[in-house]
Amino acid sequence: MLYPSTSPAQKRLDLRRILADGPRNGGTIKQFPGAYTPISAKLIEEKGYDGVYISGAVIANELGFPDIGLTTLTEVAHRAGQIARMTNLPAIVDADTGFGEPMNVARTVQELEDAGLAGCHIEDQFNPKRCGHLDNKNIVDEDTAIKRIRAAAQARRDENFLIMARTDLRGVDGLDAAVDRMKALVDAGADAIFPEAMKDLGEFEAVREAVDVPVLANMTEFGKSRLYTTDELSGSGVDMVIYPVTLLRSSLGAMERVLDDIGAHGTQEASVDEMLTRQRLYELVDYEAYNAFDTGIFNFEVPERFQ
Ligand SMILES: C[C@](O)(C(=O)O)[C@H](CC(=O)O)C(=O)O
Ligand SMILES: [Mg+2]
Repeated sequence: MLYPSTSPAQKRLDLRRILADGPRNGGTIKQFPGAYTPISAKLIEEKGYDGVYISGAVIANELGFPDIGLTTLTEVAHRAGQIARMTNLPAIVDADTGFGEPMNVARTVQELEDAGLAGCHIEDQFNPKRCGHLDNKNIVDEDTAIKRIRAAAQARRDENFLIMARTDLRGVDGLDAAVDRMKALVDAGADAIFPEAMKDLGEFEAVREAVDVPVLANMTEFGKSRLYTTDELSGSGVDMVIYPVTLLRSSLGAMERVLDDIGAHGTQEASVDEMLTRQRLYELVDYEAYNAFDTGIFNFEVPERFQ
């Protein structure tokens, strides 16, 4: 009932523990689907995933904006906090470019700690940024990228808060330059690496060989690479995989279909089988527990035909 009991400090420890047990150390790859909303974080947990990813693109798109750095730290920390506190799983949030200069990056990390996140990633694009799988990105120089990561690492008050460095350099200056940057970012204090827009598994393998920290793979649909399976990724030494926009795209796809259905047939009847039932929705929000606490809140039975 209400919020799950696992504390943010415990979630950060859990994140450290599961990442230490990645393919790099002979363990299994960890899966972090992108939570679209707080309730979707509950679904992700119920389905047995390892953690929750909170996408900057989804936060922006949900507000009706493109993913070009229009969202503010306050908006992102607030939304990420709402999602993170609804699950016992560790949640990692996309902090884009860190919302400003290195001093702002430091504040970003502290706000995200206070919002209950287990970690965040900070990228080396200029603001206005764009999706990492698009062309014509602008990347900051190495010195600036290093300063962002150093500021982030120094600002955290919980040493287990995970600072992940993302580099977008692959699509601009090629793999070798990107790998060099990743090494520099690890030296600057990054706990994990997000190599953006890798073209194939061989590129992940090159990253794996170059750095000795957990490596993330971004399996976003309609991106620069094929959608690799967990077996393929773990065989290439990838420790964690995110599906950042998958639930948003799936939900919006379903919304579009039902709206077309109502428009065409004057009723949603033909789409009902695709929907989460009333019963299932109530399970997800734990209606029964609230009922047991106070029978005045909820005291009717769901008819069998709706279950
Ligand atoms: C991972 C990402 O940064 C995000 O915000 O989810 C995006 C995902 C996308 O646009 O598909 C990205 O830049 O890859
Ligand atoms: Mg993003």
